[in-house]
Amino acid sequence: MAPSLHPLLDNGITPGSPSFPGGALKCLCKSSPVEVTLTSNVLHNHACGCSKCWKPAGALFSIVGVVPKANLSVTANADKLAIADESAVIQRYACKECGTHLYGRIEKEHPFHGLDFVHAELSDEKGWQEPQFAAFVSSVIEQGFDPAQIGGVRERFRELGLETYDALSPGLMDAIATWTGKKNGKLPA
Ligand SMILES: N[C@@H](CCC(=O)N[C@@H](CSCO)C(=O)NCC(=O)O)C(=O)O
Ligand SMILES: [Zn+2]
Ligand SMILES: [Zn+2]
Repeated sequence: MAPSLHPLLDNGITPGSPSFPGGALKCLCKSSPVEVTLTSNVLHNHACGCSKCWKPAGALFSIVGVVPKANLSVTANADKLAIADESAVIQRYACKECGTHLYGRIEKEHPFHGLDFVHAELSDEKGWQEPQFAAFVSSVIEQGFDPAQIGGVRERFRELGLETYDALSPGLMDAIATWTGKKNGKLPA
């Protein structure tokens, strides 16, 4: 049987709404959940196979997107948040009780500084941007996924209409490279 990629992918992708205004994300605690409110839709929403992005139980991939950090505020139970891995580039604020990641923020100089990483599935509302591509697909092998089965995973993504990459999408990799080229003086600022 094919493994669960993610509950939002397994039964086909539901398109989001371009006019969706954002909403509240909540952790999985039954009582006193941490709540984060977003005042915009997510951008660059994608499946991520990396070892650090939060995945729901049983899923092989995370679904993660970004919002400008000015569009995100913690609106309830902020005292339950702690950084999951202080050494990671993306400082992921996780609920200390249920382990769910509410948002990830980059504090250092980085092409994605100013963007927060979030999981729109933590919202009950409909209209969040649908996943656009699958990133870091080969990274699931590092976490124990059978390399002989990875072709089937890529095929499943393609059936869903998502391209698979082993880093980010070409558009995002180009944006990173442009930022780096400007920083090192090889491109005009
Ligand atoms: N194979 C490694 C690396 C994965 C990786 O570089 N992940 C990216 C994307 S996460 C969201 O798309 C990244 O920027 N990581 C920095 C961080 O997570 O702090 C692995 O699987 O861990
Ligand atoms: Zn929680
Ligand atoms: Zn990731």
